[in-house]
Order: sequence, then C-alpha cells, then structure tokens
Amino acid sequence: MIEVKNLVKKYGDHIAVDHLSFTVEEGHIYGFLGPNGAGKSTTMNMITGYIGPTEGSIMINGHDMLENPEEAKKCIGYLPEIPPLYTDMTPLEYLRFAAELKGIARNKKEEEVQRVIADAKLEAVSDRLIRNLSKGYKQRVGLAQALLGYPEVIILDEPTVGLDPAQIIEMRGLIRSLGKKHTVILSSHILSEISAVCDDVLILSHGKLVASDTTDNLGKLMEDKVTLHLTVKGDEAAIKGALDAVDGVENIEYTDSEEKGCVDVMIQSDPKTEVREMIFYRLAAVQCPIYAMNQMKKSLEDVFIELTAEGTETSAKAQNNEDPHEEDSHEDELHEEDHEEHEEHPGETDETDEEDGKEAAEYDSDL
Ligand SMILES: Nc1ncnc2c1ncn2[C@@H]1O[C@H](COP(=O)(O)OP(=O)(O)OP(=O)(O)O)[C@@H](O)[C@H]1O
Repeated sequence: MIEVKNLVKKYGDHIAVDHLSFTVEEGHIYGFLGPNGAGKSTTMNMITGYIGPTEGSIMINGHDMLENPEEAKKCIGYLPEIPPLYTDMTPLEYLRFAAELKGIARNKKEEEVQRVIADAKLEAVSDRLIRNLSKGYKQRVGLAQALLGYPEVIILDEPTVGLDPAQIIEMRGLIRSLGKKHTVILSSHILSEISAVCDDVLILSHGKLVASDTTDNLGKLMEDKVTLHLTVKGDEAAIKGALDAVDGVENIEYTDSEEKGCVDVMIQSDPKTEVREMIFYRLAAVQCPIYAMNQMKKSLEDVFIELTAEGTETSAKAQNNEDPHEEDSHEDELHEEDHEEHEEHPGETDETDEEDGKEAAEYDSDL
C-alpha cells in the first residue's frame, strides 16, 4: 500500500530523515514512534506530499508521489498536528468547502459531508462556530476533513496533543474505528498511545528506523532475561553464600537496603529457569528471610528507551533485525483502557485547553 525507499530529507547540513525504508500494509494501524526531533513530522509531510524528499521514493497504492502526486495524494487523508481550520465557519460549512477543494462531485458532496460528520462524531456541534468548539471537537473537525473522499490511508500527526484525558480516550476510540475501514498511520511520542491503538510500530530515532514490528513483538523483544528485586534480612556474606550457585542465575548485585538489617539483591536470570523457589529454599536454609521479592517486567517504554538511546549497541542490532535485548519485557502497564470513558460536552469552549493539555501530558507516559 505504501512503500518508502531510502527516503532522505536534509535541511542544510542537518539530516532530518536518514535513508528511511519501510512498507505499510493495508488494513493495519501503524504507530510512528520517536522522541521529539526524530523526524516523524518530516517523514509524514513527505509521505503526504507536503514537502519533497532530498532523495528516495514514496509509492502510494502504486502511484509515485514524486511523479504522479495528484493520484498519490487522492489515496491519503492527512490530519496535521495543528489542523488548518477556518474558525469563523461551522463544521458543516467548513466540510462542504473542503469537499469542494478536494474535487468531490457535486451530487456526492452532501452525502459525503454527512458521512464524515457521522464518522468523526460531530453531529452535535455541526452548526456551531468552530472557534467556539473545544480542542477535542476542533481536532475531530480536522479528522472529518481528512476522511473526505474516503482515502485508503489516513495519516494523523500527533492527533491527541493538547487534548484532555477524556478527549484523548474519545480520539483513540475514533482512530480504532477508522482502522476498520482505512489503513491508519499515526505519529506520536506517547508510548501508551501507540500500544493502546496500533497493531504495528515503527520506531524512529535521529531520522533512522531503529525498529519495525508488531506492538506485541516489540514488547517480547526484551524477554531474554528476568530481573528479580529482593530485600533479604541477614548478613550479606551469608546471603551471597546461599545465592551463589542457584541454577539459572546469571548476574547478582548487592546493595545496602533502606530496610534495617537487610540487603537489596538484584538478580538477573534465564527466563527458561524458574529461580524463585530455589532462592526461597536457599535463603530459608541460612535463616535469611525474604522481606520482598518482585519480578520486574519491562514495558514498551523500556524497549523504546533502549532502542532510541544514541549510539548504543542495541540500536545498531535492532537495525540489523537481530534480537538486541537483555531483559524481560511486558507492556501491560501501558494500557489505559480501564479508564472510564467520558462524553465531551458539545460546544464546550477552549478556556481550559491549556490546563487540559497539561493534564493530558501528565496522564500519559509522555517522553
Ligand atoms: N523546516 C525545517 N528547517 C530546518 N530544520 C527542520 C525543519 N523541520 C524540521 N527540522 C529539523 O528536523 C528534525 C526532525 O524534525 P521533525 O519535526 O520531523 O521531528 P518530529 O519527530 O516530528 O519531532 P516532534 O515530535 O517534536 O514534532 C529536527 O531536528 C528538526 O529541528
């Protein structure tokens, strides 16, 4: 559906996108993840034909974006980070206007406008001035515009930035439902967003692709080793003696504990061997009781930090599609689906947007 080959974008001497190649298959929701400045917006702007690449090619549904931009652009609906809206219009007026600009046939225009109003859940505010709408609704007006003409691919640049937690949940729900009818590419630097919404993840760092896999597989990348954190009461030498020869243990570090008379122990072990029982019996045998034992699970956030850490061996290996990881992985903590869904009040104004944005930023594990 989308094939990007050796894409490069230079701004003067600065390489914003550095020989990027990837393919996007039909019917998936892709997350484009990367820290600020990684090159996400630049890449999206090239895919949507807003800016030209310095080198490389972009094929959209068989149309070359450089040679046949009109046909290629017809396959794409784009919601930029700040949607360009005419705020003195109502959503209905704006969408009719946008439909005309997009060249939608007159006899289909009204039906199409009503369809996108329904898909973006704008019915309740379609007759209000855009400038009086909340940020969440404004974003949905931008989304509705992107949906006009039923493009195969929808590209969303940081679609939840500045929205409050309830609006974020609404927007994510909308994106998931869009994924049933369109291929969706969504850029974000918010990990929870990607893991909550996307099937596949492309991780960018310094303009390069450092990982490309399903959200689940990326989480599993770190399952090489299990890390246990223990607090054990007793003499360090006795504890060391007990833990020295436990099968499956690969590395142990001892530190003073905040707990009086205790030692904190960090153990890395092979995930194929269950070491916890043996640790318990060995420590019991030397009369060193375990006050706490926690198995640490790595999150997608840890994967992300390892992959985007500058110049690390991990990044290099990920690029070569080798398994670069050394610890256990888990991404349960990233899901926020348990949060109650709230309905936004139609016509809500922007007065609290700034504060809502802050809340949203705190609410997410925003890097
Ligand atoms: N028009 C421009 N002129 C010069 N440098 C630019 C321009 N646009 C982007 N850059 C630089 O290119 C790099 C990539 O920027 P880009 O906006 O694509 O990153 P991003 O991953 O989208 O980051 P963010 O999440 O902050 O939007 C950055 O170093 C940025 O400063």
